[in-house]
Amino acid sequence: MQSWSLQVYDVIRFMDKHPGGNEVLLAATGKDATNDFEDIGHSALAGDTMIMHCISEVDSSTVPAKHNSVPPQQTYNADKGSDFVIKILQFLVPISISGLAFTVQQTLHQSRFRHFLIL
Ligand code: HEM
Repeated sequence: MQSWSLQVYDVIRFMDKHPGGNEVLLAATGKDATNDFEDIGHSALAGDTMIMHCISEVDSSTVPAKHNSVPPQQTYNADKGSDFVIKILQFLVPISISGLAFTVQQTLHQSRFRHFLIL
């Protein structure tokens, strides 16, 4: 079987800076990502940036061509109702506080306490 040398890149610190987003990088981890990288038609700048993240080299015969691992599945969130309640509260709480402040202001405006303060 023919083998060649593959550069290994640690992209953990580059994930959030990658102009193509972190999901495509994640999808290309743990395998030979040469075709993924070249299919995009990355610029020379991308090639230069890449060098900074190179940490090692491995023999290609030891690397799977495709992902062998199954990414963790997101757990089903059965409590969708509480999201709805939180969204409603995000509107209701500020409106209630504004209403309360307005009522207090009006009450003070009409009360004798206010006249006492002015005099
Ligand atoms: C360390 C490895 C990588 C580096 C340093 C890198 C760097 C970059 C840079 C600088 C750009 C901006 C466009 C350009 O200058 O070419 C870019 C765009 C992009 N990259 Fe990467 N990249 C890496 C790996 C990958 C891989 C493995 C994939 C795909 C699986 C990928 C997919 C993309 C995509 C989809 C875009 C957006 C292209 C567009 O909007 O036209 N990149 N990358």
